[in-house]
Amino acid sequence: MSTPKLRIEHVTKRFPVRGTKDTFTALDDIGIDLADGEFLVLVGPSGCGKSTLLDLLGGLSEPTSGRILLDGRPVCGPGLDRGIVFQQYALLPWRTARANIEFGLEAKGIPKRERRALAEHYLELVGLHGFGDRYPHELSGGMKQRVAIARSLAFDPEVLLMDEPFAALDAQTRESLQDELLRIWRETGKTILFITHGIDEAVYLGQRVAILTSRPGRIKTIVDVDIDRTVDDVRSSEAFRVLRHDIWSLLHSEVARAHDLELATATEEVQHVQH
Ligand SMILES: Nc1ncnc2c1ncn2[C@@H]1O[C@H](COP(=O)(O)OP(=O)(O)OP(=O)(O)O)[C@@H](O)[C@H]1O
Repeated sequence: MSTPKLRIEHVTKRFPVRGTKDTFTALDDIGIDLADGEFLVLVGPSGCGKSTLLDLLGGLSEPTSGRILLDGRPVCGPGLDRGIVFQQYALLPWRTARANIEFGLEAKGIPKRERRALAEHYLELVGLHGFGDRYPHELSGGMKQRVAIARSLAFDPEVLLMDEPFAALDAQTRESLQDELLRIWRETGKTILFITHGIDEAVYLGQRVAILTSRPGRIKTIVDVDIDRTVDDVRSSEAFRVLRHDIWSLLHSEVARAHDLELATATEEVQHVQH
């Protein structure tokens, strides 16, 4: 088999528990390979370690054990080879849409004329042709998120890491951006790791959906999403419905378990304070 684009290899992350010598295991032995050009979605209950994993992938923190490899090379620190799109747009408010996209290209030392051409290309790709001169406050939420996606793609990263990028948008805008993202993915052939709470979103976007357990975050299972995406209304198809239900059932048991764990921890803390 060829080298995976992104390999998460036996990754464990523990945090010290303040005031004690104990540690808290946020992620336990996570292993996932993403093939070049794959679209993988990660879903899990609140607190299962999705953001912790994203920090590790972004190189903002290091695994306690295990490693992350990009094209076979260990990730050690942040880098422009990984583009990150967050839930909040993270655009610079004093720069126009075009200048926001050009921002990272300046850091890369790309000359002005080329920067401009690249910014125009990516504005067009995300459907914002003609909006380059607008400032973030002059754009809708969906448009801002398109700019954020364009900015990440303009670096030409090896992988795109997306952390609930559409969670703050209304349902209609979210669905149209999901379609846009699939189109962009097909056009660019990028490898995408997408994190979401939404089961519909996971099934609609992912070629595979990885489900995380709660406390500690482990891979519960990875589901292949083998549905015909050429039909008119994919979300209404029988195959989509079955997959959504399967993933819902898997996730539902984890959400219930996470809730029980939270209750047990809270009770323990109260008892600890009382003694
Ligand atoms: N710096 C830290 N120190 C101690 N514990 C941490 C730290 N960062 C995260 N945790 C714990 O690790 C677990 C996973 O947190 P994380 O934020 O990654 O979850 P998440 O899946 O992104 O949650 P959500 O879906 O609610 O955003 C949580 O129990 C959290 O309290």
